Amino acid sequence: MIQLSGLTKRYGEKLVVDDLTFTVRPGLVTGFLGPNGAGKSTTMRMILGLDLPTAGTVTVNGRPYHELLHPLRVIGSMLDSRAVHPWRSAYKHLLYLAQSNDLPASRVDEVLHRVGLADVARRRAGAFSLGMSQRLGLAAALLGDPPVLLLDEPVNGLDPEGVRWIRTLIRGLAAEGRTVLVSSHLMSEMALTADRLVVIGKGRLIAEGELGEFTETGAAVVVRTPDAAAFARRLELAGAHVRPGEGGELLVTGLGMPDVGRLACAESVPLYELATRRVSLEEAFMDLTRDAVEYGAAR
Ligand SMILES: Nc1ncnc2c1ncn2[C@@H]1O[C@H](COP(=O)(O)OP(=O)(O)OP(=O)(O)O)[C@@H](O)[C@H]1O
Repeated sequence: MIQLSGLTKRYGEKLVVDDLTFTVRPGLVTGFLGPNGAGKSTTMRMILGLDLPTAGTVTVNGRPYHELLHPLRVIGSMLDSRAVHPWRSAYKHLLYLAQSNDLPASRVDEVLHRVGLADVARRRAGAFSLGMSQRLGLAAALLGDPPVLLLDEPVNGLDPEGVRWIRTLIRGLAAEGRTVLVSSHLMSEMALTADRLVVIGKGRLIAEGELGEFTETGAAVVVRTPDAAAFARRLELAGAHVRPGEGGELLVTGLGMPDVGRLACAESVPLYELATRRVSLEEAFMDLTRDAVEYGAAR
């Protein structure tokens, strides 16, 4: 479990992480989302003790990172998979990490097999493709068989086969009961990978909840009628928010489908279509972070 409480980071005048409080629970994949510069990497660095908070606390399985005697046995992380000594072999890289955390050399072979790098283990890490580097980064994260995993943009730049492989691995790690926090820009990817989402913008918590809650809160009623303009005005008078959709359809929020149907009936408005549409995670994310992005662009 990872617990953040009032976590805050300021660089000079700039407030980069602003009073973040949330809990990342075991047995689930938690997606950590936010527009560029939202503060995701800074938050992850504070969880790992690489940056000191200006205020607030963060614990990993009940302890601050710096109190962990063998950190790799508690939390495995991948922040930058290219951050390896380029002339060291994959095997030597992992062996060095294992020895620094009192782990047996046998763990190196185990994780190399798990990530599919056993055949290239003696090749120097600097010659690895991006996909192989990501696998090596994951091997390092898994070395101590940790109950908690922290992965910063693990699918960035990977081909579809690599993306699918990492998605399966991440879901498997959560199914084993581990706590998994994964940051990503790819909403479509998070829709397939995460169970819960934490969304931040400008360093602040914007929303937190189960994946389905994000799309349900954004559900709209789709109305297709030849009297669109007049019916839109009537819906607005009834308290709905109406925006145009594709091909002249109306997208209605603030009123449920039965209310829209009753209103159409009372006004004798012919309906060609009346349906509920769940918005995609991408749309829900854009809605949630619109203010944070606009603020960023205006600065
Ligand atoms: N060491 C630093 N000194 C000053 N400012 C920093 C430092 N590290 C990060 N920042 C600033 O903090 C803000 C948040 O950065 P961070 O990398 O945490 O965001 P992010 O959500 O991970 O963004 P991205 O998705 O683009 O990686 C950015 O405006 C960045 O410029």
